[in-house]
Amino acid sequence: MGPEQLMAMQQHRRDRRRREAAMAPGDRTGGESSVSDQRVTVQCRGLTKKYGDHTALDKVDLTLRAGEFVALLGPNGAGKSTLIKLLDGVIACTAGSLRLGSEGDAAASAGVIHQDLGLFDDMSVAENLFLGPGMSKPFLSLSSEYRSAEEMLEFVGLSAVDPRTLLRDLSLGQRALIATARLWSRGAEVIVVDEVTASLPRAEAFWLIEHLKGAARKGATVVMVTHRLEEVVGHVDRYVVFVDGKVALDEGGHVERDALVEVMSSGRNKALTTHQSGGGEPRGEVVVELTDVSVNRIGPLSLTLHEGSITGLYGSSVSGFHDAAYLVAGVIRPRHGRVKVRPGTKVTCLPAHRDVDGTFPDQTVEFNMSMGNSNRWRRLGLINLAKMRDEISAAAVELNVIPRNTDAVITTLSGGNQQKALLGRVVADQPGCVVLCEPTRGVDVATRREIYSFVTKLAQDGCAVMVASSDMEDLASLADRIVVIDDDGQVESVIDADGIEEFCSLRTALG
Ligand SMILES: Nc1ncnc2c1ncn2[C@@H]1O[C@H](COP(=O)(O)OP(=O)(O)OP(=O)(O)O)[C@@H](O)[C@H]1O
Repeated sequence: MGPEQLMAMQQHRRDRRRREAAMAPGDRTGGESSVSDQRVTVQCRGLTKKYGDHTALDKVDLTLRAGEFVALLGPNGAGKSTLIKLLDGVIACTAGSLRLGSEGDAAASAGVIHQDLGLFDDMSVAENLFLGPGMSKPFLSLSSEYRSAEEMLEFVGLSAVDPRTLLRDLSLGQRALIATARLWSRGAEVIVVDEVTASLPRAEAFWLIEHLKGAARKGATVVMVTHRLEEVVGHVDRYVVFVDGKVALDEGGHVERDALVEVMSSGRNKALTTHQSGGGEPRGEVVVELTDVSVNRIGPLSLTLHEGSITGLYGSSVSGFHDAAYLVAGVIRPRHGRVKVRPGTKVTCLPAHRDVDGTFPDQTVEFNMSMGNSNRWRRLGLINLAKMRDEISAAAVELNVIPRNTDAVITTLSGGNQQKALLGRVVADQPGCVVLCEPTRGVDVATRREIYSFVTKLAQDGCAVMVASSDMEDLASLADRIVVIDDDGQVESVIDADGIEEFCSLRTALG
């Protein structure tokens, strides 16, 4: 770390101590005292953001304070990411104001942790904490920097971690805390954790949430964005729900999950369509057959997928179970064994990580939905563009992709709507087998229901479906049977229809 950076950090710490000294002791610990007299860190007044004609944030008034642990919730497209980008300074507002810090006091700053965390796996914890502009020499020998690292680790409850540990040796939850500590060390008093728990196993997500709460108790404003309501209900101090760019609910204390769902689903269809499992062995014709296949950690694995049935695939984060799904889809080839697909059958796949593997980010919704399906509209070597556009638009309507304009660049859609558009691509050419990895990752409760209805209908129409998911609600709502992959990549068990409910409740309870 360079001297300038070190001095800036020391100044920042002095400022923070001065502010902390001005707080009542109970405020700092977040104990019994109210947060209402704590320092204001975010103040939005009539905050409005328009994209062209579309109003993403509409006259939002919101005040956040030091020490608060806030859940920022809302359906896909509600405006959460827009608020985060404004906090982060990535975009400017169209009207109103956003102030970080209170009037008459030093400005606060905000930082955002996204799913990719923005850290370096091959560097040590200390390097990750202090890496940045101004770092001019190796600092591992400098005791002051080690002390700083230890202080930062303590802030996020990781005092037991040695600053020299390589980042890759930490769990995902621990890494997220390093990202939190890194922001705090740079002076960010408002720390936004944006859907970071989406890729964590349940138990680790809860562990992380408790540690983030601890960081809030030490003075940070921690804002957590998630679509998994069970993660935040009963764990945060305050619930702020956005719907259509407005604050639809802002409440401290305890709020029931159903009440949150009610607010978030306002005006949307709440009927839950769940798949009726047939029971027993799947009866439809075999569409894909895996015989003793193995790749990476997976195998040997033998499995058949049948017309009209939904096979669930589950495993822990270390099992590599998505690879089994990618084998079925033909996305990866087996090292050993054989994958046999019924002649003439098209197999398509929705990858687990939409951002990295799924979308063509600079392209339109239409491009993203049609990609890989052009044969469907090709006659005598020419693509019938008019037909393609009509069918893509119709599919977008069926999947309720918002906005309806398929000429929009896909990354301007909210996460859930991007997911639905990709689902549209996967089914555009009427495949005989569809492999869906984490189909509801990052989608809101109402969109989740829409996706369940859509997948159920797909199977009812005869498609062989595989749902590879770490989300128990996906498996409980959709699967006819669940193939469970153990941590060594082997089939641990096959849960039939009668055992699914018990299996999913048990796994949910175990975390
Ligand atoms: N760059 C952009 N251009 C046009 N419209 C945009 C742009 N970015 C976002 N929008 C629109 O603004 C609205 C709010 O989007 P935003 O991404 O803030 O929602 P969100 O609540 O974060 O959703 P999700 O939970 O799905 O991530 C959506 O209708 C979205 O389509």
